[in-house]
Amino acid sequence: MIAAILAGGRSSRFGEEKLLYRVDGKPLITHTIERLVKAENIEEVVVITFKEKEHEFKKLGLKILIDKFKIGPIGGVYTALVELGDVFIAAGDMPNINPEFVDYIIKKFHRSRPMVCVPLWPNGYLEPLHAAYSEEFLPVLENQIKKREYMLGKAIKNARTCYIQIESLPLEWRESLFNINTKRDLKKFKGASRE
Ligand SMILES: Nc1nc2c(ncn2[C@@H]2O[C@H](COP(=O)(O)OP(=O)(O)OP(=O)(O)O)[C@@H](O)[C@H]2O)c(=O)[nH]1
Repeated sequence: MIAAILAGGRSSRFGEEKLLYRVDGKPLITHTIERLVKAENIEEVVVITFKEKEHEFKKLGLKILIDKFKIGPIGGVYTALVELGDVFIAAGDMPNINPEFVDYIIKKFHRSRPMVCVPLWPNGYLEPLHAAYSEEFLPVLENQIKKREYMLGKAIKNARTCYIQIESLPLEWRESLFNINTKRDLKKFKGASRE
């Protein structure tokens, strides 16, 4: 399966493009990519961003796809499904992404053939930027985008979805879902990477 990394955000909480911010000598997104490519079920990683950011992300040496909308992650997922078919979606700001957990999600996706296979927290919160998607999900997305409803979670809840209960997974896999929003979050990442 191809993995598509979403890289079209505004990084407003971070204050500058967080995915290109250098941590331990390399851009944050490179940490995510290096871990993602270790997943056995990932054959290629592509980056989905906006035209104006294409130049910067091209330096990573990966295929770049231009987001068809500017409406948030739902537009990035739509673009990935149209261009790539079935896909694993990851946020670029998840530097602890765990290749074993990614493989687990993809295997579950292939076994049960849902539209989406997504981690779910006990409080109902989803992790849609760490999930496997089928192109069969496209009509659901189109329908919602047409109505200008841009909540990805809402589309997932209207789909044939396989939920992965996070509380029943190995504790160390939860780190995979950690993401960087602010500069303070960087301290947590650096702390983890020194262990
Ligand atoms: N392709 C694409 N990626 C997006 C879009 N919006 C967010 N992302 C990416 O999705 C991931 C999670 O984004 P967030 O941290 O929730 O949002 P953000 O806009 O980057 O940051 P804030 O402005 O602080 O909310 C990041 O890797 C973003 O680059 C979008 O419209 N298109």
